Parts: sequence; structure tokens; C-alpha cells
Amino acid sequence: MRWLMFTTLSTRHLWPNLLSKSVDRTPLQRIFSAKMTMDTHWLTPAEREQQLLELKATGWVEMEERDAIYKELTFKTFNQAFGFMSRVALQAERMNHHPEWFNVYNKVQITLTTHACGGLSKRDIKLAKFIDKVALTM
Ligand SMILES: C[C@H](O)[C@H](O)[C@H]1CNC2=NC(N)=NC(=O)C2=N1
Repeated sequence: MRWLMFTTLSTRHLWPNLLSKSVDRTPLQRIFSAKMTMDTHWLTPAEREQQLLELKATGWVEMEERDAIYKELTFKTFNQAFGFMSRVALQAERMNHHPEWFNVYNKVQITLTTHACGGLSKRDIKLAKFIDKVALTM
């Protein structure tokens, strides 16, 4: 019975945290989850080598002056370039990960890097692959 009382009391504390994203976290929980979020995006040297090999095959290059990847895409028209950018923009917003890019008429120049870690991360790889997928459909 004592055990039952304990579980009832303790789950009452746990459920809101498990079920609702809007429940305020303690400062310690906030620090812990922020660290987890960043750590899960680091690339190991082996992952980095493999992923860069794949992306270089589709036209991405490593920048010399910073830890970032770069690609230039050319479309037939401005409409196509802008349509492509719109689709990438929606995905970037969903990922909360945004490209640095520049567009003139039918050309789009894209740089991907992760500001939070000052270099390439899994998020850049994921976005680069999405960009390649969308470009193929334009
Ligand atoms: C506060 C917000 O989560 C950050 O500024 C996000 C937004 N978009 C981002 N985009 C990129 N490329 N790198 C980031 O570190 C990043 N961080």
C-alpha cells in the first residue's frame, strides 16, 4: 500500500513532463536537453568522411576558408530557382536549420554550416541531401 501511494504520487509528478512539451522545465533540465540536442548533431570523423564523399559526388565542395559546404545550382528560369528555394525554405524552417544563400535570376549559391557548433554537422548533411532531392524534381 505504501508502494502504491508512492507510485501514485510520483507518477503525478512525471506525467505532465512526459506528455506535454509546454510544461516548464527546470533550469537544469533546460541545460541538459540543450546539450543533448547539440551533441546528437556532431559528426564523427568517419561519418564526416563518408558523408562528404557522397555529397562531393553530387557537386558539393568543402569551403577552404571555413568549415562549410557549398553548391551552385542553375535552373532554366527564375521561377524554377525561386520555386526550389521556397521548398528548401519550408524544410529549413521545419528543421530549424537555415542555409546561407544567394540568388540571381536562375542561379542559387548555397552554403551550409551549423552556427551553433561553428562547423559542419549532421543537420547540414541532412539539408544538403534534401536540397539534392528537390533539385532533381525541378
Ligand atoms: C535559435 C535557433 O535555434 C538557431 O539560431 C538555429 C536557427 N537556424 C540555424 N541554422 C544554421 N545553419 N545553424 C544554426 O546553428 C542554426 N540555429
